Amino acid sequence: METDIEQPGASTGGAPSALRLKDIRFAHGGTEFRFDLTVDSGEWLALIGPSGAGKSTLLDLAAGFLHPVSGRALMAGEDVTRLAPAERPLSMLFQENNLFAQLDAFRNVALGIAPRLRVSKDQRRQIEAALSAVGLEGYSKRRPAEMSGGERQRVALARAFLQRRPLILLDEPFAALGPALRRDMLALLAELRKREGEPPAAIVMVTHHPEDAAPYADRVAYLEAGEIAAIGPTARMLSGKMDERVAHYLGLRQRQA
Ligand SMILES: Nc1ncnc2c1ncn2[C@@H]1O[C@H](COP(=O)(O)OP(=O)(O)OP(=O)(O)O)[C@@H](O)[C@H]1O
Repeated sequence: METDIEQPGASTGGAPSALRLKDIRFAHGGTEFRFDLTVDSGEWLALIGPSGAGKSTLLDLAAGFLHPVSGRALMAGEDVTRLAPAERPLSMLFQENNLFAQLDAFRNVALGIAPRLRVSKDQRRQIEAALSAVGLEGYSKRRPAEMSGGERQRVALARAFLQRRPLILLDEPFAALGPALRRDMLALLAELRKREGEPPAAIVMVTHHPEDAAPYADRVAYLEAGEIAAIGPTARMLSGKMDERVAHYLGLRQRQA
């Protein structure tokens, strides 16, 4: 169960949490959503659950694409409930359409730090280094249509990490990729989120592949019917021993008739 916190945005460890959704309520499509969640600074949280449970809705509420009926969102101790997505200290990656089709890889990455695409010499070096860090050296001039799905997601990752935000929201970013490539991309994500002299960027990642969460996530949250039905350490959650509904979702146990 989430602890209620007096200090806005403070996590149980004392440092401000990367994300705090405080009794957020929302409704669409005939479903009511109610989220209360704390993600610690540097934590990796995986969101799992059946289709329509509200995983993307939770991310969209955190990112500011959707606005709650009530409740508050806090990031790094600041109340961001009324801030637009671009004003929040986070980066977000979707399954696709992260890039502008008419811009080449260099410019798509540049948008992360230079929204008007006027880049200084130093920024040019940073962008080239970011492309190289995701294995795309020499891809600067390629447009999204000239790249594979995996390469496009690498460009999106390069842009996200160049922004150096303390929180990254990922909505099934590698779901369209094959298993080996998904593993490579997750390893890359784990590498890129490290920040010198600081905790790594916190990650909230929606996935339909619980096995993706196993090596990396600190905790797993299971969503059902618009709520976080269960949350806990990854190994315990994925063993199915913590919650019967999770065991059924993972196919570890049959539902009783
Ligand atoms: N823009 C919208 N307008 C109305 N209803 C919506 C809208 N977006 C989502 N919904 C509904 O809200 C519910 C939760 O959707 P959401 O996309 O958050 O689920 P999800 O857990 O991410 O599902 P999936 O795993 O299939 O992506 C669903 O019943 C969906 O039909």
